[in-house]
Amino acid sequence: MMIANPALQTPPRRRGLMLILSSPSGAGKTTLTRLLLQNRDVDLTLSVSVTTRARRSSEADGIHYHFISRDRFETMRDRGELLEHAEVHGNYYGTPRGPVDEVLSNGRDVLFDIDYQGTQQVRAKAPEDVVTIFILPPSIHELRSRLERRAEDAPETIAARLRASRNEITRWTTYDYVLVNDDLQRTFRDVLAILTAERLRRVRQEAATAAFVSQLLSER
Ligand SMILES: Nc1ncnc2c1ncn2[C@@H]1O[C@H](COP(=O)(O)OP(=O)(O)OP(=O)(O)O)[C@@H](O)[C@H]1O
Ligand SMILES: Nc1nc2c(ncn2[C@@H]2O[C@H](COP(=O)(O)O)[C@@H](O)[C@H]2O)c(=O)[nH]1
Repeated sequence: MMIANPALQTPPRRRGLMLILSSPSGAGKTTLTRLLLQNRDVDLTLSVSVTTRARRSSEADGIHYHFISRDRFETMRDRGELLEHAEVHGNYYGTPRGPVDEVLSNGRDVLFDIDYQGTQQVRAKAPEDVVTIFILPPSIHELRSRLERRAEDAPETIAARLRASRNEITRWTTYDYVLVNDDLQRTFRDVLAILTAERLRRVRQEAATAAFVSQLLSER
């Protein structure tokens, strides 16, 4: 007769991971993020950054970003409330530490849309728990078209972001995965495949698998 071990009835959850998407402006991070969050099976929590940049007409405070002043940003940074922070395209951006810690400590995964500077900082703090994906545009011509079609930024902002894209693109070698976002649905499927495989890595399943194996070996 098998005697149920109550400890095995609620197997430990695996470690939460941090999935980071980076790209030059306009390559498609926000669009991919939206697809990931809309999919109920994906179970990711978005890290909502703080930024000093002006809100776009399509954005809502607290959903896409927390829009804050430079003074408030500097206070958060100086108090150590940011997991990472960087100046990007002339504005400050940062990841509030508290919400990320809370999600991870519940064994759930966090999605980040941050630049290469922030990615380096997060990786240095938790190398085992970070999965990084760099999204490339199919061409610079298409990148320009996407920024223009999005029509959310002034022409001089688009021009500055395109200039910055050349430096950003050279960072691709520091990422775990690199995807060319030509066909959106295919890129989305590739991101899902990466997430699924990374969730299944032994190091992330160690506690649950150890409990399962001990149950297996206790069978007669
Ligand atoms: N594969 C794709 N094919 C065609 N258009 C796309 C594709 N992916 C995204 N887009 C479009 O390109 C524009 C820019 O995409 P998005 O806003 O997601 O870029 P982003 O990388 O988040 O940019 P930013 O860093 O400036 O926020 C949007 O209008 C989006 O609809
Ligand atoms: N290091 C960080 N980079 C961030 C963060 N939030 C966003 N970003 C990056 O900034 C640029 C511009 O974003 P946009 O919304 O103004 O177009 C883009 O590369 C984002 O990935 C953050 O918290 N930290």
